[in-house]
Amino acid sequence: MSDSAPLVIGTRGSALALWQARRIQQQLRRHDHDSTLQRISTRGDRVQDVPISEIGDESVFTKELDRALLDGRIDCAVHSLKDLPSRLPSGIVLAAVGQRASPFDAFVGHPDTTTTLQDLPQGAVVATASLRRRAQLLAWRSDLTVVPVRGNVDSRLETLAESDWHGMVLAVAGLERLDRGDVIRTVIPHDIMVPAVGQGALGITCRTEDSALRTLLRGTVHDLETATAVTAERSFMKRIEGGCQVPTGAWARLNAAHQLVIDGCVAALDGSESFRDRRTVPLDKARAAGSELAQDLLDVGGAEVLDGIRTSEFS
Ligand SMILES: NCc1[nH]cc(CCC(=O)O)c1CC(=O)O
Repeated sequence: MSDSAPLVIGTRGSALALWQARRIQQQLRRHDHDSTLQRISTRGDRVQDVPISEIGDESVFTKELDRALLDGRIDCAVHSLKDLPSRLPSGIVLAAVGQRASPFDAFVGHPDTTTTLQDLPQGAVVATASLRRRAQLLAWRSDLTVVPVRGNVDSRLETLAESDWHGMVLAVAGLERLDRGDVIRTVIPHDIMVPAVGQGALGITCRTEDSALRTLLRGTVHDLETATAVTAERSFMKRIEGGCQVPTGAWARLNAAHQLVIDGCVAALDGSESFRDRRTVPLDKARAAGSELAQDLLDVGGAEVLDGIRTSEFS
C-alpha cells in the first residue's frame, strides 16, 4: 500500500456484493481514502443451479478473491461475513468487520398471496437451498415441504413469482440493501430460526503482512460491537466445523448489561431433531463462549446428527 495510490477493493459482481463494497468505499472516503473497485467472479457466482452445500467447498464465494489478494491484484476484499470460511488461507486475515445490519432471516411470500410465515397452510411449499433454513423450518413445522432454489437475490424473487410455492426464505439484510424490503412478510423470530454465523455483517480481508492497511481498516470501517459478536459466532462455527455445509446457526449480541449473549442451534436435515442453547458471558469471553456453546450442542446429540449428514452426503 502506498500513500498516494487509491486502494483497490476486490468484490464479487452481484448487485448485493457491489452495494456492500460501495458502502465500504464510502466509509473510507469519509476518512479521505480513495479507492477503486475490482470485480472478480467466483465459482459461487458461476454455478447457479447447485445448492452451495452440495458444491462441498467452504470457500466457493472467496477463493478467487483470496488468489487476487495473494497475487497483489487487489489490496483488500469485501465479503458478506456469512460467506467467509472460519479458517482463512495462510497470508490472508480478516482485517475488519463492518457494522451489522439485521442478522435475521425473512419470510418472503408469493406476490399473489398475503400469507405470512405464521399462517402458512398445512403442507405449504417454502423455497430455500440453505440446510440451516431447511432444518429449522422443518423442526418448527414438520408438515412444510422445502424445495431448493439458488441464484442471486433478484433472480430468486423472479423464480418465486413464477412458481407455485407459498414463499421463500432470504436474509433480511440482503433484501434491505437491495431496496427490496417491501417483499418481507415476516422477519423470522430467532426462536424459530437462529441466523447464520455472520449474517448481516461485512468482512474485509487483506494480506496478513500489510500491517499499514490493517491499521487503516481498523480505524475506518471496523465496528467493535459487531466484531465481538461475530468473534463468538465464528468460534462456534470453527468448533462445529462447517459453515453452509451443515445445518447450524449462531447469533450473538450484546445485552443491556453489556454482556455477550449467544444462541446456537444444530438440527437434523429433516427437522426431526433440533438442539438449541444460549450462553451469557462477559465480553472478554466471547471467543470461549462460542466454542463452548458449540461443544455443548455437539455433546447433547448434535455430533451424532452432524456425523450422519457428513457421511451420507460427501462419501
Ligand atoms: N448466501 C448468499 C448470501 N450471502 C449474504 C447474503 C445476504 C446478506 C448477509 O447475510 O449479510 C446472502 C443472500 C441470502 O442469504 O439471502
